[in-house]
Amino acid sequence: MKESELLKCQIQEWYPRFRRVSFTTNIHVLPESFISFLLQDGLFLPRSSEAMPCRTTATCPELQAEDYHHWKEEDEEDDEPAIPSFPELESKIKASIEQLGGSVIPKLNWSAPADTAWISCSGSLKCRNFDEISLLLKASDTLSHDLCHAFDACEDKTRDRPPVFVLALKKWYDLRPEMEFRAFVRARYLVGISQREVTSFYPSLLETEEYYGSLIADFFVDSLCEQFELENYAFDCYVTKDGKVKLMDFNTWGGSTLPLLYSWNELEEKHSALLENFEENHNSKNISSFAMLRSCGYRVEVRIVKNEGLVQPSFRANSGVPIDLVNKGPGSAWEEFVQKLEEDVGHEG
Ligand SMILES: Nc1ncnc2c1ncn2[C@@H]1O[C@H](COP(=O)(O)OP(=O)(O)OP(=O)(O)O)[C@@H](O)[C@H]1O
Repeated sequence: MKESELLKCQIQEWYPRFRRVSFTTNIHVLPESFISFLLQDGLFLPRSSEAMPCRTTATCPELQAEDYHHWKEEDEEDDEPAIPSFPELESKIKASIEQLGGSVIPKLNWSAPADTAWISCSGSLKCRNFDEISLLLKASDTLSHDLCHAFDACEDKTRDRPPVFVLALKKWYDLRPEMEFRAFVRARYLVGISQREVTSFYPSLLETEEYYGSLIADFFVDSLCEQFELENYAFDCYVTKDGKVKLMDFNTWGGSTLPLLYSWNELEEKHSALLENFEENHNSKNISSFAMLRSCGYRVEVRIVKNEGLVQPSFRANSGVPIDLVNKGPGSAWEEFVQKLEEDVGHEG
């Protein structure tokens, strides 16, 4: 993956040209002070924050008013970190949310804070105000990757971060996860399509995968193939009830993009074998574009989870649990625990 490819996959780069075929999105450039706030250690909310329901005055009769006020005062004595405020950004975001119908899903240049849905009151990425957005952005490990490590996997790495960070607010829709797909494009040929949410089995896809594959292939030919600059990439899309395909996102070929139900090697091989096999089997020559291949009857493979037993573990399984549970490296709590256990067993023996 090259830096230029990663930069082209930023939402502020592609959205203005593909807005007709995407979900409505407003894009705001983020001030550097807000980026510093996101990068600061710790997760804290201003007292006025509307990200969580407020603590109400106790209604329990056993709890004497006196006790309650005593505890409250103690609470308020706690050291509260200095919390910056961003009134100008906040008012822009407020207006933007209203204009988008009252609910949005936030995302930075490349990623949504999908690993933090568990922290929000709704259990989803649906946000109705600036505080909810700040909470999700600040708590997200995925976004720390966007902020600090996005270029680490670039073979020609010269930078640590993009020139600007943006906050994209996408109008919220109640999407059906089985209608989301990731499509893989190699040298401008669509080589495979995968169910996007691979942690579940959706029986309805068993009958319809070919139909969806054909809708997505037509969408690729009509709206992306010649219009998007990159030769190699993946795109995420959504098929609506009336059979329209909506572009959700462009991702790099490789890097941090997950190949889902394929492996990258397999996708490379599929591309190498594509023209050769097709020309042999169909007795046709000089296929020079995916559109031509398609007009000769080529069908793109759509991979889906075919039964309950084949669902994949969630790549977010490590989010939402204490770091001590996940980190097993040297000096970790796990290592300490195992050492202690070994010592105890040694003493007993
Ligand atoms: N407009 C929307 N309304 C409701 N949910 C949405 C919307 N857009 C995206 N989502 C949900 O949020 C998820 C993540 O969205 P998106 O693809 O924009 O983020 P991402 O970080 O780029 O994901 P990935 O890294 O997997 O490509 C989607 O899979 C979808 O379920």
